[in-house]
Amino acid sequence: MHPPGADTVLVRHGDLNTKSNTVKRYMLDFLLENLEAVLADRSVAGNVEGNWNRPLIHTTEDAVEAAAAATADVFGVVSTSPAIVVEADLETICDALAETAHASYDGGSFAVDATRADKRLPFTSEDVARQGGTAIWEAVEDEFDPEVDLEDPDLTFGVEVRDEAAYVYLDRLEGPGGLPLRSQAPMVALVSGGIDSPVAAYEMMRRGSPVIPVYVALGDYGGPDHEARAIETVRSLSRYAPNVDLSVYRVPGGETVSLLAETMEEGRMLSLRRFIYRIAEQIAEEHDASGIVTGEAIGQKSSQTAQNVAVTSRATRLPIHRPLLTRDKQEIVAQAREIGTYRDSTINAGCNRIAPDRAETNARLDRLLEVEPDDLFERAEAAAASAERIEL
Ligand SMILES: Nc1ncnc2c1ncn2[C@@H]1O[C@H](COP(=O)(O)OP(=O)(O)OP(=O)(O)O)[C@@H](O)[C@H]1O
Repeated sequence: MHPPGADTVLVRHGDLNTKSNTVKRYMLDFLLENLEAVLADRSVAGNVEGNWNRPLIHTTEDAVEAAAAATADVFGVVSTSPAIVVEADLETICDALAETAHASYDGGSFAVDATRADKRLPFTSEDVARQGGTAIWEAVEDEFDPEVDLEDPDLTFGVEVRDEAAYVYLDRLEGPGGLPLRSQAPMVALVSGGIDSPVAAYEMMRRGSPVIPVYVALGDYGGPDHEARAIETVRSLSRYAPNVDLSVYRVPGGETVSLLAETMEEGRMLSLRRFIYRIAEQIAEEHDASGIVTGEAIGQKSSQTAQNVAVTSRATRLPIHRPLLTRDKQEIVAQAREIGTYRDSTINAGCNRIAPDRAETNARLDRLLEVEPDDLFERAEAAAASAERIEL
């Protein structure tokens, strides 16, 4: 919902404000470009104005809701509001609130949520809340029996007063927060198409790192559906990163996977993980990427016990980032649904067969090295070299 005539989106960012001015300038430039990119990608008309604390999207009333929704998907954005812009003057603000109430209030309780950024103004946020509340009341009392409820109102009238103008709005769409995409170095994201890895890739992008998605094809142990769901989850992620190339590296791993399944029993999942990490490292080197991202969570699977993670991590010199490390599965599933990757992740791909009946949970590197193929890493390097890149 928006006030009548709203043609502007107020964009709020969070972590950017904890930065020095130099860093904030650097990050803000990325944020503004990313706001423009998401509007263009979703064919929503709007011009971005790069204000220091509150970037604005200038659009039309017809497009204002779509512009607020699109920009609320941009990393670094805490929230957006479709708003009308009025002079930062108490009387004008009260008139705007009265007009908004006429158009939008439909009975029930209301509140005014007012903030004032410029302390030099001759009125306080309490003045705005009190006098604005009265203006709303008077605007609707002939038709309704209004009630003020500051705790849990049915309708909240938002007012943000800044030095250049005041903004009046009704809705606040929550954004992902974090930092603008591309403000951190790129990372390779290992995407298996399961529920977890797309969420992990999303989380890393949320902190500013563009990801280079890598999928290792498992041959007879994976199949076309397994591959398709990995690609589809990345496609779903691409709506959050329209100006980043998310083409997926598809690495042929089938032969090595078969070898591991035929020659190893308990530790095969760990050697497979080491094979996959080494592939990621190779691709990371080509892109000067600074780390590897996985969807692992401590204890979620036997291959992810604390001891096993310690052993598998030794396959690469790059840091392995596990944004979901301490999360419960239910939380991850809820986030996958929210960001739109869950459905693709749950296509039945029949890919569990590689797991042995009795899995290792307490690995030791020396014991694993005795039983895994000596040329595991050479195989990984060769596989990475013959990867193909799949455009979305
Ligand atoms: N075939 C693969 N290609 C790319 N990365 C993979 C592959 N298999 C596993 N990984 C990476 O290793 C992590 C742990 O592997 P695991 O076997 O638990 O994955 P999964 O359950 O198939 O998928 P997810 O962890 O995405 O739910 C994954 O989160 C992913 O980052």
